[in-house]
Order: sequence, then structure tokens, then C-alpha cells
Amino acid sequence: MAQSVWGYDSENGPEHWHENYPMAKGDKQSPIEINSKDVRHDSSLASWYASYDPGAAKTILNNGRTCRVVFDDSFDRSVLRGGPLTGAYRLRQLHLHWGSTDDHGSEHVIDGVKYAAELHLVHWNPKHGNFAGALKQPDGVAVVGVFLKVGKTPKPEMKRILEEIDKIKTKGKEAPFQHFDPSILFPKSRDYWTYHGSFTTPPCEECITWILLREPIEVSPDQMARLRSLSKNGENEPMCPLVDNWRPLQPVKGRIVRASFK
Ligand SMILES: O[B-]1(O)OCc2ccccc21
Ligand SMILES: [Zn+2]
Repeated sequence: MAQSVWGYDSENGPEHWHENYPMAKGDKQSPIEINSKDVRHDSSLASWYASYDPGAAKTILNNGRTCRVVFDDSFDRSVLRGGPLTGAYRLRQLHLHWGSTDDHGSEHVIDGVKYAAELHLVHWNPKHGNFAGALKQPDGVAVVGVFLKVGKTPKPEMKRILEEIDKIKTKGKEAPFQHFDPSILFPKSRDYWTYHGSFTTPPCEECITWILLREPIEVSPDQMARLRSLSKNGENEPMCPLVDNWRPLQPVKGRIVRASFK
């Protein structure tokens, strides 16, 4: 039976997504390459602020395509403000994209540099009622992207997520994940690039204000290996490593990328 569900394999991967999700061929798609020479420093760009309630964290799950932590977004409990945004956006979930080896895995590429992984913290604009409504609006969603690079010093703050991974090894597994403030995953610097783009996964809606942090966080080889030990299949199916769940670069099509820094 043909795999109708989208994924990252040859028969259901990024080159096929447009067959079921026409937005995938839009002119504001993500990810893109950030070329410093084309970036415009915008001194009017404000700092961004995350005020997250650790009690909002609920569960962690393996959906066969990524590892996702879900938060209570039923009110303005954990919010992102400032930067290029107007108003408070509610934190809904975070997830990651990573490679099969340390030399690739991020979705956005910076001056030709690919990182081992990219963390997405997904927030939505409550003025649009709910997440589904926000997807249809150009100012509906804000995603903070954090790059992960492999070094010697493991990011202790990543430990919490990676320890839970043993409970969600296979697709469909979900485990409680409480008392977690994801702002501990942010790097020291608040410098960022921002541009308007899309989901990097179907439905590829062009509703995202991207806030990409300039400074990567460092994780250890063992931490990356744990991420790669997730299976994209269910517990009664053969183990198939969940890796390379990143979308290739999309055309910039004249969009301006602004930097908060010089
Ligand atoms: O496309 B993504 O992986 O990046 C932004 C986003 C938001 C919600 C689900 C999936 C994604
Ligand atoms: Zn993502």
C-alpha cells in the first residue's frame, strides 16, 4: 500500500510534499540559506523575551518524524514577546530536526554552514483564536530556531529531553514531561536573524515569523547518538533510525533577512 503519509523517504519525501500540500511550492517557503552579505542589520529590531511557565510542560512524544515536547497553550501561560513580533505568542510545542552524522542535520544553513541539529520552539498568535486559525495568517506563528553543534561539552540542559528519549523509542510512544522551562536551552547571546517563511513540514503554510538565534548551543556526540537512537517505526516493526528529518533549502525569492546585530 503506497505510503500516503508524508515523510523524509524517497517515496514520500520533500520532493513529493507538493502533491498533497500545494503550499510547498509557494514563494515564502522555509528553510532558506542565510548569507551574511545579503542580511540587512535593522537597528529598530527590539530584543525578544520568552517568559515560560515550567508547569506548562505536559508530554514528550515520538511521532515517527521528530521528538516533540508539548505545552499547555490554553491561555497566555508561556509566551514569547518582542523582537519582530507584535503582542504575545503562546508556546505550543518544541521539536528537533537532525542528521545521520554530525556534519549536517539543521534546516537553515548559515553562510554554507550546516549544524548537526536545529531546535524549533513553536508559538502562535492568540489573536487568531486557535492554532489552526493562526496557520492561515501571515502573523500567525513565530518559531525560535536554535542551532545545535557537536562539541566536547554536553549541554546539561538537553539532558532532560535526552533522558526521556528512552521512554519514547518508537513511533507513537508518549511520556509525561513536566516541570521544564525550555528557555534553559537558549544560548547566551540574544542576537538573531528574522524573516518571513513557512513550516518546514507539511502543510508548509506561510504563516511563520522565523527568529533564528545566531549563537549555536553545544551538545556532545553521545547526546546526538541518543537522538539518532529513536526509531521512525512502531514498537512491533523493525527499528529504523529516525534521522535526516530536515527539509532541503527553499528559494529565497527576493525576501529580506534582517539581523538584530551588526
Ligand atoms: O515546520 B516545522 O518543523 O517548523 C515549524 C513548525 C511548527 C509546527 C509543527 C512543525 C513545524
Ligand atoms: Zn521544525
